[in-house]
Amino acid sequence: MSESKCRWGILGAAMIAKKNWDAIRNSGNGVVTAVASRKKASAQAFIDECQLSRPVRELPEAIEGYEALLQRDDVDAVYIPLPTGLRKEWVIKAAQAGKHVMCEKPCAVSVSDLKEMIAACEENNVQFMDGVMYMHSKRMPELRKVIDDGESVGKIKRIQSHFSFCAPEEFIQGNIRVSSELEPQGCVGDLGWYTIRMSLFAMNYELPQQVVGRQLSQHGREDSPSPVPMEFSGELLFQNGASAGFYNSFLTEHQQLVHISGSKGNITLNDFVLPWCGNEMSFEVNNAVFDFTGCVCVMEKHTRIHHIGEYSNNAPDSQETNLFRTFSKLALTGKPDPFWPEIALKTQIVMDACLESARNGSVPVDVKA
Ligand SMILES: NC(=O)C1=CN([C@@H]2O[C@H](COP(=O)(O)OP(=O)(O)OC[C@H]3O[C@@H](n4cnc5c(N)ncnc54)[C@H](OP(=O)(O)O)[C@@H]3O)[C@@H](O)[C@H]2O)C=CC1
Ligand SMILES: O=C1CO[C@H](CO)[C@@H](O)[C@@H]1O
Repeated sequence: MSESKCRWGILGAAMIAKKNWDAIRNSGNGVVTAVASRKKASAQAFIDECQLSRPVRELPEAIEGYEALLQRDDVDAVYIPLPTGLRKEWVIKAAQAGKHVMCEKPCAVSVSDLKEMIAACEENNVQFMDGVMYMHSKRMPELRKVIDDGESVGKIKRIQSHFSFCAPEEFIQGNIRVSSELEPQGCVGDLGWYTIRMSLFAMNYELPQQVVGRQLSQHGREDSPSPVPMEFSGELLFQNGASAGFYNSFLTEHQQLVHISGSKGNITLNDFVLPWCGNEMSFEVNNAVFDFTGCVCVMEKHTRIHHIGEYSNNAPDSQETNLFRTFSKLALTGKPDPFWPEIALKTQIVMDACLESARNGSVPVDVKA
């Protein structure tokens, strides 16, 4: 391994890999050395496009075929933004080739597949991490502190999260997210991964005891043998009586809301996945006071906004850059951190259980670790 920089290979000239080209460039401890596509010309076109807008000093090599990239000595870690339906094979092959693995979300088609993928990483002593950018924002430790302070929320009773966008017709007809072969979990995999992760984060990664999922809408198309979820809601029920509801949709205009409420107050974030543009992140805490004395009724809001200085995107301190910087640091030390595969697996376990419930008429499903 190069002494100071993690050398990245990108598997697939995916749309999201363009943003992450910039994240690696901004990270300071990573460099892209190779980009592989099914066709070499696509890899070259990807490199040319990225280089035009976010130039790097050393140009990566365009490679034909993912396998060829895995055989290279100048790649320490791979970023795998291939469609979920294809990812297992390449995560396992990458681990077996001794490459650290940054795996896009949703990680796998099933819990059993993800267990195999993580096992391959463990056996080969390489890091596994999913691509959830917000986990690497400075807002998260601040949120943790406030959730745990005992006063802002008190005992958590309810978490509600929504993540959706209204997809145009061309997306529904052509995007990988509406193909049962490529992204079989549809909006649940694409958006629910985030809402479920946020609920688990709020609950300190305790798994719910039981879940219920409801498919509200689905869509099939010619190249997609089965329909995929287009609109979905789920309920997670925790042992201590807390509950978490989530809603995901490709049919409802953009929203990304989390509301965490408890015995003393509540917290709201309305941009928890993709922060609003700017140099500051925030969240709101409300500890309302209701005072009813005689004929006088006073409802006081008592709002505090927590501000965190961090640029929203494409900057050295933005969350996606932190994701790659943290990963590169782990790869460079050669000591994988088991926290990351563990929370990916928990997210997958909850997601799969919600989908199982929905497939069976929304029966409650017990969650097994
Ligand atoms: N963490 C995050 O913030 C984000 C994560 N994602 C996740 O990343 C993944 C990729 O999303 P996105 O960038 O929009 O996807 P794209 O459709 O833009 O890219 C997918 C890539 O996969 C490769 N591929 C290999 N086989 C196929 C196939 N049969 N059909 C289509 N593509 C194939 C292609 O690369 P090539 O032709 O070069 O081989 C293609 O460019 C998704 O799972 C998504 O959930 C997406 C956006 C943000
Ligand atoms: O992960 C992602 C980030 O959010 C997008 C929605 O706004 C998703 O479609 C994408 O896959």
